[in-house]
Parts: sequence; structure tokens; C-alpha cells
Amino acid sequence: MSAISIAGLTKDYGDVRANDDVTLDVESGEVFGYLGPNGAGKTTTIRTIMGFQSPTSGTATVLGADVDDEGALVDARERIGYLPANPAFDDEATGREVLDLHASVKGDSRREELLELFEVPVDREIRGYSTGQRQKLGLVQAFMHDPDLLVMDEPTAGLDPLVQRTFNDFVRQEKAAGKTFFLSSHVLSEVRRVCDRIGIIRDGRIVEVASVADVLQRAGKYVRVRVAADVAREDVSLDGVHELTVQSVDGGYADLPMATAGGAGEGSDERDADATGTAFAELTFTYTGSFDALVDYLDGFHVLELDVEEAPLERVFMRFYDDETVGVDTGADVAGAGTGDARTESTDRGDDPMPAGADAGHGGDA
Ligand SMILES: Nc1ncnc2c1ncn2[C@@H]1O[C@H](COP(=O)(O)OP(=O)(O)OP(=O)(O)O)[C@@H](O)[C@H]1O
Repeated sequence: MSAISIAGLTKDYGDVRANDDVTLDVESGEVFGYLGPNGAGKTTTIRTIMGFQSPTSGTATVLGADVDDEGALVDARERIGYLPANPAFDDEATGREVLDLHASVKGDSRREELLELFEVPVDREIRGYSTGQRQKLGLVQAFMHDPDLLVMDEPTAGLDPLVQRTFNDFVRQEKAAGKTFFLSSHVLSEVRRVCDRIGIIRDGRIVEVASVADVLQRAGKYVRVRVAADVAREDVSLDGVHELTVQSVDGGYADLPMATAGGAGEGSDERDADATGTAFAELTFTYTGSFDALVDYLDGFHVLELDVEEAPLERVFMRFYDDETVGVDTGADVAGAGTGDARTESTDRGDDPMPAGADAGHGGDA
């Protein structure tokens, strides 16, 4: 059963279309990440499904309640924990007073456990709270009546890394207990740790809904291989290679930054090759093919070094966020890295499985 069901939701603020035909379902028991850049429309969707504003058109139900049916929604809200973006509290109240008020309306069966977990200075006036303390008070308030569904607008904003980890662990624990989450965020690398699926919104429209596992699989691996050969880009023929960058270096291998990383010992082939002026090439690419095929392909080379890593998810994310640039890799992290006559050739082979769009460059963090 869907905990949240949104169909054709459109919301206009005057001339601004903040949500445009948004359709998505959040299944009971899943953690769903709602991602998008600033101004994409995340808060608009969240405020609409919470019943704080009416859609211009379209429908939504939350825990079976139609968001246009105020009576049904009031009952549903008893089972929802809500954290707004930048939670606002009465500055003159203490944290305890805020929680007491919330308890009188919805209950507080988990207050003590949550206060221990998130360490909020509840006896202090909120005007003296730091940003992170306000956020933690908002989290305690959202969870303390033990709701079935959590709707949270950027729950980790303002939290330090330790508290973020506490929050993520808690989300996993609550999911295991059957809770459902709808979390918004800007940062894919953050929500991937806890989410089952993600929906990406841009300019008010949903551009992707996929499982995190699927996105990871489509992201492929980031491969960097150094071989004792002069390789031209057009020589590289292997299915599943994307955003290929080739750097050829005539000799001077021992001076290159990777030379010490791959175990090139004294008197090794590599140093011998260097001494004889043999050319080397460093290839970097995103790889979505099978490892067997990669190993077979590399068997045709004298491989000096090989790194295979998970492709940074932020690269995938940027393709959805930013359609200004086409999928051409600048190779900026490779070009000019070595000494000697370095030449870099870079291209996308055009068979990228991801949507057309930007490639943020290797290892780029959004
Ligand atoms: N009350 C409002 N009146 C007019 N325009 C609004 C209002 N609320 C939001 N907007 C506009 O609607 C669009 C979507 O805003 P929204 O707050 O939903 O985005 P968001 O994805 O939550 O952004 P952020 O990540 O920056 O919080 C933006 O262009 C915003 O300026």
C-alpha cells in the first residue's frame, strides 16, 4: 500500500509554477529521498501533502487521507511526524515547553529516548539555541509521538557529521520497525545511505524516480588504469566504457604522481621501461560493463597500475540537475598531472546509459 500517493500535482504561486504535474508514490515501509536543487519544488510538494496549502490541480493522499479533506487529514496527521525546513519555534519558550505543548496534542511516548539520542538542551530558552540544536529539537518533536510516517524537509540541514550519523542510524532502525519516510535533500550522497528509492525534481517536474541500487548500478565503476603502451583514444574498444580520458606520456613514468602508488618496486619493469624511454598511457573511464570483459581487455596490455572505485553518485546526480553542458569530460584531474610530454584526449563515447546532461568531472562533489 502507498503511504503517500501524489497524482498530477500542480501548484502555482501567481506566475510561478512550483510543482508541475508531479506524480509519485511512496510505499509503506520504504525510505524515499526527494531530491532537487534550490527552488526545484520540494518544499512545495511537502507543504501540499501536509495539507498546509491546496494544490492548483491534481490530487494527493497521505496515509489514505485526501489532502483536500481536512477532517481525514487531521486524523492522518496523528500518525505523521513532520519536520519543516528551518523549524521555527517560540524563541521565548524553552525546548521542554515546546515539547510539552506538542505532547498535549499528539503524545510523547518516545521523548526521553529521543532526548538522550539527540541531546537537546531542553531547559534553555530557544532564543539561545544554535542552528543544530533547533534542528535536533525539531527531530525530537517529529519522532516523539511514534508516528508511522515521517515527512521531513531537509532533516540533516545544520547537523554536524556525528549527529547526521546518529540520525541515519535512527532512520535505519525505524525503517526496520516498519516506519515510512519521505525525506527531502539536496545531497544524494547523504540520502543514499538511508534511502531505498529517490525521486528527483527539477523546475517543478519529476525527472527521475529510481531505486538507489539502480542508480548505483547505472553509475558504474570509475576505472583508472596505467599501461606500458602508447594508447590513442580510438584504440580503446570496450563496451561499457564512458567518459573516456586517455593521457599519453612519453617516458618519465617514475616522475608521475601514480608511480609510487601501485607497487612499482626498485628494478621493476616500470622503471626499466622508464629507463628505455617507453611510452605509457593512463586511461580513466566510467565503466558499466562486466568485470570479466574488463579483465579480458586489459590482458592485452602490460598493466602497471589499476584502480577500480564506485563511481561518485554526485556525478550521476549532476546530470539530472544541470542540462547546460553535454556529456564531455574535461579530464581536468588528469591533464597536466604528469611531467614529460603529456597529451590528453577526452570524450564521451555517446553510449552513456544515463540521460544526456552534464558530467561534473571525476570525483566532483555537488
Ligand atoms: N509562497 C510562495 N510564493 C511565491 N513563490 C514561491 C512560494 N513558495 C515557493 N515559491 C517558489 O516556488 C519554487 C519552488 O520553491 P520550493 O520552496 O518548493 O523549492 P525547494 O526545492 O524546496 O527549494 P530549496 O531547496 O531551496 O528549499 C521556487 O521558485 C520558489 O521561489
